[in-house]
Amino acid sequence: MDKTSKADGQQETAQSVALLVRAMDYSAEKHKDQRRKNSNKHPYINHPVRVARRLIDAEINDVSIIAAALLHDTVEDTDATKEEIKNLFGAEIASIVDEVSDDKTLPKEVRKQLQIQHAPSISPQAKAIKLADKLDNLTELLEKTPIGWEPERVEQYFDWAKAVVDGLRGVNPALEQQLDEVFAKKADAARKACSSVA
Ligand SMILES: Nc1nc2c(ncn2[C@@H]2O[C@H](COP(=O)(O)OP(=O)(O)O)[C@@H](OP(=O)(O)OP(=O)(O)O)[C@H]2O)c(=O)[nH]1
Repeated sequence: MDKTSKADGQQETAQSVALLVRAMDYSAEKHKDQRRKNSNKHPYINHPVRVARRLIDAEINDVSIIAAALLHDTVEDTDATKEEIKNLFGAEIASIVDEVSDDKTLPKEVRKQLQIQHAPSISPQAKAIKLADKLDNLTELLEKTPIGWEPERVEQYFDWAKAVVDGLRGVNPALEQQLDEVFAKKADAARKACSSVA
């Protein structure tokens, strides 16, 4: 590698690191007063960071995807706006974040139905983030039930998430395999619960 291309590579790496740290900082600030819903009440920021880590583990290293994963709940769940994300992080990242954001002004049933409907037609980048997001929520749900959720709500969430995931398939076999393992564990737990009642 000649000196110029080495220097270009180092500059590109520095820019990528800076972008990711800025995205992490922005997301942490926006989510700073939020907690996860289960009894651990872990800081909400743990979730977007884990979603980003799940993508990395699945060998998805694209900087825009990882930055959008860190930001994926800011527009949906905080006062962040699509315009602010665009100004701070650029049009590509803003567009991915927009694709993975529910419109919270819509009734919940409509939002849930739209996720199933839109899943097959969103971009591959957005599909990867949604797969990692669902993997993280379902893994957490297998381990701990959010406060106030009856078993029926957990079942409904799994059924709905499976329908969304089925529409997202085809972008990353590793994430899909992990999701299939989670669905299999859930089915196994349901079978065991049935047989202990019978
Ligand atoms: N499993 C789990 N989920 C938790 C926890 N704390 C917060 N959540 C969030 O709860 C949402 C799912 O709850 P719902 O009642 O179905 O949805 P809602 O918040 O959008 O109304 C997910 O949001 P989301 O990111 O919008 O995901 P999704 O609804 O698009 O899947 C998930 O991230 C927790 O402790 N465990």
